[in-house]
Amino acid sequence: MPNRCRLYLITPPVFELEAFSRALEGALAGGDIACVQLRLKDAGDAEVLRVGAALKPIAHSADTAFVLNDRPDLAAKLDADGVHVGQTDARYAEARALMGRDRIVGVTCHNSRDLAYEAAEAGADYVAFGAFYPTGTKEPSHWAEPEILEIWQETATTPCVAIGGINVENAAPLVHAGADFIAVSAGVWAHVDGPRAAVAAFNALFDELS
Ligand SMILES: Cc1ncc(COP(=O)(O)OP(=O)(O)O)c(N)n1
Ligand SMILES: Cc1nc(C(=O)O)sc1CCOP(=O)(O)O
Ligand SMILES: [Mg+2]
Repeated sequence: MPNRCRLYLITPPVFELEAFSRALEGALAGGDIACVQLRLKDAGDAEVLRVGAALKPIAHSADTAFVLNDRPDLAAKLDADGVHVGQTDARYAEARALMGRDRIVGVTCHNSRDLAYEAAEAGADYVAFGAFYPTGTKEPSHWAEPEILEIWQETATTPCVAIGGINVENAAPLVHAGADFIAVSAGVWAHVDGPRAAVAAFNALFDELS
């Protein structure tokens, strides 16, 4: 029996801290969230550190891990629980050296099993595949099919994350295919009934399918 799928929540790329802190509290009140990733694409280092220092305790108050995107150096400074690195960010080995063995290091692997096996063998805590669906959050450079999750589950033990355009309505095939985590940004923050309802709906779906 595979593990129950869990939600991996990604912040919007731009937000106002005070209002977003309340939105994050609302999302966390909606149900289980394994991890919150701070993904600010156009902020300077000082701003990332300021926002990270404010959001980390909010995530921790719900027993949710706090992960920083792109920057293992800032993640270490923030004492974050982990960092997510893409193929054009810091290399995995550099991220691991900065974060230490006890923190989470996740790696983008697009639609490539070879990249994923390489990351897993190097010691990554999870590999991320995507994008599975069109998304307005960023312009995806690669497209993945659910089959990559099935093959990954049959051939590897490192957890896998599915990302890209996922919402409550289109997540089921990815859960069926074996995603350990469903990573979502707009599907939570732009949900018609608000973030709390979105998180509750994702959790109901995971309960139903796992
Ligand atoms: C969980 C997760 N998976 C993939 C990504 C994408 O990372 P990357 O390819 O480095 O692109 P940016 O997010 O940095 O634009 C991610 N952030 N999180
Ligand atoms: C940050 C990111 N990385 C992707 C990839 O394919 O690697 S897709 C994506 C956007 C995730 O946001 P949303 O849930 O709003 O689509
Ligand atoms: Mg990146």
